Amino acid sequence: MGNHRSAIVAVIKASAIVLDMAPIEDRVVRERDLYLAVLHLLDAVDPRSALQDVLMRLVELADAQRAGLELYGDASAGHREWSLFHGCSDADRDEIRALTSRGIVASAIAEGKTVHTPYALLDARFAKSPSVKGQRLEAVLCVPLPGRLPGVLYLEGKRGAGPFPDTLVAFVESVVRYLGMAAERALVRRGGDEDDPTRPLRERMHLEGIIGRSKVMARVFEQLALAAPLDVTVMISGPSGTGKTQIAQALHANSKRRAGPFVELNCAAIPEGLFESELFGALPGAFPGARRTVGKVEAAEGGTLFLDEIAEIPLSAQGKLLQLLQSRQYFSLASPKPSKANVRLVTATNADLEQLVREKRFREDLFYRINVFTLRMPPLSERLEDVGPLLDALLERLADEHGLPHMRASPGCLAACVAATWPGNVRQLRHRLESALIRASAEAAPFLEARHLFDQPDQPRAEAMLSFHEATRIFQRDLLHRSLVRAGGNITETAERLDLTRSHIYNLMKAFGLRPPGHGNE
Ligand SMILES: Nc1ncnc2c1ncn2[C@@H]1O[C@H](COP(=O)(O)OP(=O)(O)OP(=O)(O)O)[C@@H](O)[C@H]1O
Repeated sequence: MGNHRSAIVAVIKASAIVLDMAPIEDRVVRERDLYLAVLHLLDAVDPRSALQDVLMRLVELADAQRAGLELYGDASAGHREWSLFHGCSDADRDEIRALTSRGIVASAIAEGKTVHTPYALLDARFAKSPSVKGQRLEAVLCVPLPGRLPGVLYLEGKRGAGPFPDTLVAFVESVVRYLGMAAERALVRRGGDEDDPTRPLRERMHLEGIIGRSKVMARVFEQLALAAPLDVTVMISGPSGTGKTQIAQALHANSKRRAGPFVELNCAAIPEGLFESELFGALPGAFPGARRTVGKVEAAEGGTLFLDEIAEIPLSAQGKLLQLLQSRQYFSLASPKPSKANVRLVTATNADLEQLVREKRFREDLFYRINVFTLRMPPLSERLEDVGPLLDALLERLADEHGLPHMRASPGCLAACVAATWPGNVRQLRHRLESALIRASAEAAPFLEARHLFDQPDQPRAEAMLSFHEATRIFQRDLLHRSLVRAGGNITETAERLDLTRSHIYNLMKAFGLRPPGHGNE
């Protein structure tokens, strides 16, 4: 970690120097975000897209034309193992590859030397490159990657812009150390994502559309896998907006009843007087003007009946629901004879039903009847690792829904979202992203930034203008929290992952107010 730390210090120092190069406010934010993007590489769930993000930011910061990153199996033979580019056509890529994997440039890279030319056109080392002549290339910077596999970062200046400043070259050289490490990880992960604990469950169940790859979500899916094939009544508990409805749908989609209907009734949305006819249906004349209405129980025949917000069911209807569960029969309004029902009941609540039972607002016998198998949906604060994947996937869905451009969240935006509190959980995050995406698209912003989400007058938290130290602190807290969660709260494992001592981990946990997962971190 000593090496990491000194390299991070070097990045900060170099970034402070680079600050002298462009209009100040803009550059401070870009510098900070690039720094966070580089730190994010250390723990990125998806190193490839994290690297892509860093490349884009480097190009922007250096006001360059394009960038590339390559790892070689055998540099002298030009065997490419892995590559990533920004701002390049296919032909550009071939050119860059030819330039960096052969000749004098390749040998300099192999010796660990940076190659920087202010005018490639006049430089003998680049004489054989057709793109140098064709495109009249000027500044080219090739920085070798340290690490197990040889590789190079390539940065090409804009025509007429002149050489890259020395301060920028120094900055890029310090950033490259992390690019090398992250590129190797991306290479290792190319075949799949072994870090996703939900993957085996996703492979054997229908869980499409449910985003999340945390251990906590994997546990939810394990419970779901147990309950879904049985015909038992399931109660899904958990705070609002955590995805209880989605889990109810998944229970149905993975049950023997999947070919039957999935019928949902939100108990909070039905006026008390209409509840019974809504649930059980009515015959003509049941009440003045009544026609024959099909109740939800009948509509769900052969399938699943999902009663959302079950705590809101009126006491008068609770007895009838109990009767349905006990006898599998029910009476439609004004019907003299019972009807048979073949439905599986799934309920959801964000209320404390036991408390309601104590207060005699919910029938105890019904409580036990619906509480055969309970599935708890955790709040977002217990699965902060899911915030990144949620941002990526929700932004993509929202862009498709509204016909807006596809946009990724900046690392600063991710850090702010992880640090924010989301009492409305995924629903609130989705809504906030929706309006932020519309705003960012109107500005033609290249990334969704924290200010798009948090700088609105009605938003309680204004995170956009986080200071460098605040943003770094948020990142460190998040990194530590995620590592603790991944290690299941095991301090030794967390210390090993982060290359810190156990006592350092304890001190950081104390400083950040973190407790091991499962002990109520907030
Ligand atoms: N893991 C997830 N992946 C993708 N979308 C999610 C996820 N969790 C929740 N959502 C989205 O968030 C919104 C709220 O989810 P849902 O209605 O399932 O929550 P809920 O727990 O049933 O809320 P409530 O208690 O208020 O009824 C929906 O738009 C849903 O698609």
